[in-house]
This record gives sequence, C-alpha cells and structure tokens, in this order.
Amino acid sequence: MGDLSVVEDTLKRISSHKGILGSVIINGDGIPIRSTFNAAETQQYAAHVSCLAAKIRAAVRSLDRGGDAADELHVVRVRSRRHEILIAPNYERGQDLDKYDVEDGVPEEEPQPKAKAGKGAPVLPWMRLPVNIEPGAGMPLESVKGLDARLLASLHACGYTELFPVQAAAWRETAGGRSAAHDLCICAPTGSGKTLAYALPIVAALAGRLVPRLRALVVLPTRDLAAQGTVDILVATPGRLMAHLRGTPGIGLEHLRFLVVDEMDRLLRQSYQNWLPHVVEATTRPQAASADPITACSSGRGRVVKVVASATLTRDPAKIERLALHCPRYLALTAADHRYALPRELHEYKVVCAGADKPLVALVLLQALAAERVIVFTASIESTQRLGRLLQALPGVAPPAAAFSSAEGPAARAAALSAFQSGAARVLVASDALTRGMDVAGVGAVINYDAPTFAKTYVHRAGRTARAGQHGRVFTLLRPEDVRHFKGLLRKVDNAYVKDYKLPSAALTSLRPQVDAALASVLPAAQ
Ligand SMILES: Nc1ncnc2c1ncn2[C@@H]1O[C@H](COP(=O)(O)OP(=O)(O)OP(=O)(O)O)[C@@H](O)[C@H]1O
Repeated sequence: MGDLSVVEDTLKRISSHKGILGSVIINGDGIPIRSTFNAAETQQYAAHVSCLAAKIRAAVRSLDRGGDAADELHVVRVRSRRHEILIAPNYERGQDLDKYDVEDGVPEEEPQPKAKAGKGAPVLPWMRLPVNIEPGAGMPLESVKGLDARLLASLHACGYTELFPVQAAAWRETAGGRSAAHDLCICAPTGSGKTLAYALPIVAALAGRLVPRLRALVVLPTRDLAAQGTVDILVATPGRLMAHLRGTPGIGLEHLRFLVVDEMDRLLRQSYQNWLPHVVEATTRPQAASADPITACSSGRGRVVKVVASATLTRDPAKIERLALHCPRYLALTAADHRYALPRELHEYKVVCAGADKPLVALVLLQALAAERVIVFTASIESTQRLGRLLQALPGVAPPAAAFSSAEGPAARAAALSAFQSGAARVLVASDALTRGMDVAGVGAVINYDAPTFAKTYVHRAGRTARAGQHGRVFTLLRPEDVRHFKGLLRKVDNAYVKDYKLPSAALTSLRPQVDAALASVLPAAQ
C-alpha cells in the first residue's frame, strides 16, 4: 500500500461501528502489519483477508476482461454484516512522490484468474518467436560493428572487454542505434546486463547531437530522478517524471527518440497520474520532421523507438498492448517452458526451522558467511527494522549491519546503501523496496529471512547476487508450514535447484542465550 494513513483513517471510522470485533491490516504479500487481535486470530484473519482480496481482484479482472481496472484499482470496499474489507493497493498521494516511488509490500505478482495462467494462456504472436540469445554468445568489444571510438574507450575505462550476450543481441537488432524498424522487448535474467543493452544503442545514436534536448526517456520503478535542467537522457520514476513534465522548463517529450520502460512488469502496475497513457500518447503524436541534427537514423525518422526490459517480463497481451509497440522483436534469454530464469551462476539453499528460531538461524548463517557481503530480505518494513536492531544489538557477534526500507527517508536509505557499498556494513537488511534492479557490486549471498510469497519476488531478490557472471548464493529460511508453498513457487522458475543447507548445531546451541537476551532487549523497543 502506498499510504497507510488512508487505511488507518478508514479503520478508525469502521471501528466505531457497532459489533466490530477488531481489525487487521495486511500488506500486499498477505503479511499482517497491524492487528488488534491475538497472534493466532491475526494469522487466521490475515489468511481470510488475503484470500478474499485475491478473489476480489480476480473478479474485477474477469468483469473487465482485457482492461486494466484491476491494476488501476484504488480502493475497493466489500461489506457484510460483520466484516468490512478495504483494498487499497495503489493509493497515491500527489505530494508524496518519494514514498510512492519506493513501496514496500506491493505484491510482485497478482493472483491471476485460473483461465489466464498455464500453457493455454494467450500469448502475442511475436512472443512465440523470440530472437533466442545463447548464454555464451558475448562479443569482444573490438568486433562490435559500428561502435564509436569514444564509446569503445569509455567501455574499456569501465573495465569491460566484451558485450554480454543480451547486449550484443540488442546492438544487432537496433543496428547500433541507427535502425528504428523495431521496438524491443528484452527478457533476460537479473544481472545479465540489460541496462547497457538498451543504453549503448541510445548513447550511440545520440553521440552526434548538436543541441541538447530530451531525446531519451528511461522510466524505472524506484530510482530517484538524478537530472536537472536541460538533458538528453532522462532517467525517472513515474512520479518524478510527471512532476517534471508539469513543472520543469525544458523537459518535454516533443523531441523524444527513445523510450525505455525498465522493469516493465512492475511499472505497468504503477498508475501514477496515468503516466503510461500520457507518455505513450506523446510518443505516437506526429512529430515535427524538421532537420533534427542529432538523428543519424537511416530509417523511421521521427518514430520513437521503445525498449522494454525485465527479468520477469509479463506475457499478458492486454498489458503489453498498453505500450503500443511497433513491430516488436522479443529478445529472450530464458527457457521456453518456464516463466522466469535465474542466473546460471546462482546456487540455492533452504534452511527449514521453527519461526521462533529464525533470528538465531539468520545469525549463525551470517557467521558462516563470514567474509561475504550479504543482503537479508524480510517481508515488511517492521521486520526489517526489528532484524536490523537485533543485529546491531549484538556487536562482535553479528556482523556490522545497516537497514534499508521505505520507512526511512531518501537520505537515510542512501546512507544505508553507501555504508553497505563501502563495506562499513557487511550486511544490509532490506525490505522488498530493494528487490528490483539494485546493482551493488560484490554481493556474495542473499538471505530470504522471510520466504517470498511470489516467484517474481524470489527471482528479483536472488538476483541481487550472482550478477554479471559472478557466483552467488541464495538461502531461504522456511518454517515447516512454508515448505509446500515454496516448492510450488519454484515450479515457475527455471533451473531452480534448492539444496538443504546444514548449519553447525554447536553454533546454534552456543549462540542461543545471547540471541534470546538481545531479542528481549530489542523487541519491546521495536514494538
Ligand atoms: N559488458 C559488460 N562487461 C562487464 N560487466 C558488465 C557488462 N555489462 C554490464 N556489466 C555489469 O553487470 C552488472 C549487471 O548489469 P545490469 O544492472 O544492467 O543488469 P540487469 O540485467 O539490468 O539486472 P536486473 O534485472 O537485476 O536489473 C552491472 O554491475 C554492470 O556494471
């Protein structure tokens, strides 16, 4: 949910009704985050509520087949005599852009009506014929046809010696940024280099520009806009983008040549001020075919080339059609029979333990990963804060840790990230605000402290390690009751082979008293 205060206001009002026993608020992952019931009742009601919420969304979808009402849904209220359920999945508040752009608890994957899932699901014809990318098909920089000497030098300066397979394929398909014949739809695992795959042709195409104008727009779900004034390439979140289009002089879409929608499946669910129809409409508007000094395009003059990318690209025709792609080419580095692929260099493990033992198990695991930089994912802001405090309450026993969640402001989030990047914190405890796209070098392992609910979440969390061909490990802590669901989730993921990980029992026994004492000191403060 974008703004909890709206839900809380409504709850207050509902609570004053006669016969109301209590209330529970769950986040998008079905995790209770506020409750007036005891623990057992909370679990029971949370399960009911998430089940009903899924049914309501599915019902809205089936009533509005092909439309986007379920995604645009702001608030749905369902009443019976004793219960009232309020679903506010994407509540937005215009002024609160940072909060909107970094959300926790937004489900990665909405439950789909049964008819849509599985093999019989409709797929756009061009998605059935992908340009398959071979995993080993990188290209030495010296053999990249048409690569400008300045770009070659810049890539060398970054330490790059070759284009990764997805980058070589995108370069070929766009003729190094010179062809506007096709739009591109890129689906490749996390860390495979999708950013440079779209950035290189764009930069190559714009390299000869004479006048600075906004020529390329990259829309991302969660990164803050880092440009001011007149720019050639704008990288923006939907909230910031709309604010700049309305208020910043010199930022308009009339000279646009490239539109990139990164993390496309995630962005299609962000409806901030109808950003997508607004931008798509601007890109299809006839453009002045004036002699534009930057365009070295040999064909398709004036057409905005669109590139969409994700490791978990949606195949839902209704969603993809909203992008109005032109003769799209589907570049796929994924297995045909599974929806999502993991990096080949990723090794997966699970640790089954009682829920109450998770803090102890996490600590022993962190000790076992002594030299590694580790990201620990939890299911909620509260859980992130609690675990962060617990680790900080065990100096010398737990590695130095920082916490990252959207409860913190942008400055605190940046400080946590920079402590992790610099090595001052070896562990970053994070909520799902960090799941997508974040590229931190040298992360050796990811721990799912709370098991992910959706396959997409698993793929993006795990993808913070094993990037750019490096090896990495993902560990998932599972309560016995989570195991079945987790196995089901893995069926949607290619090459997922999860081994059991055995922790040293001596360490578990010896650390238990310290962890119990730290928990006792931290939890009351956290609550
Ligand atoms: N040609 C290359 N040679 C060496 N390193 C590269 C190359 N291209 C990209 N990288 C590095 O690989 C890492 C992953 O790239 P990138 O962030 O683009 O992945 P991605 O596919 O967008 O992942 P995600 O889906 O998680 O966002 C980055 O650290 C980047 O600097």
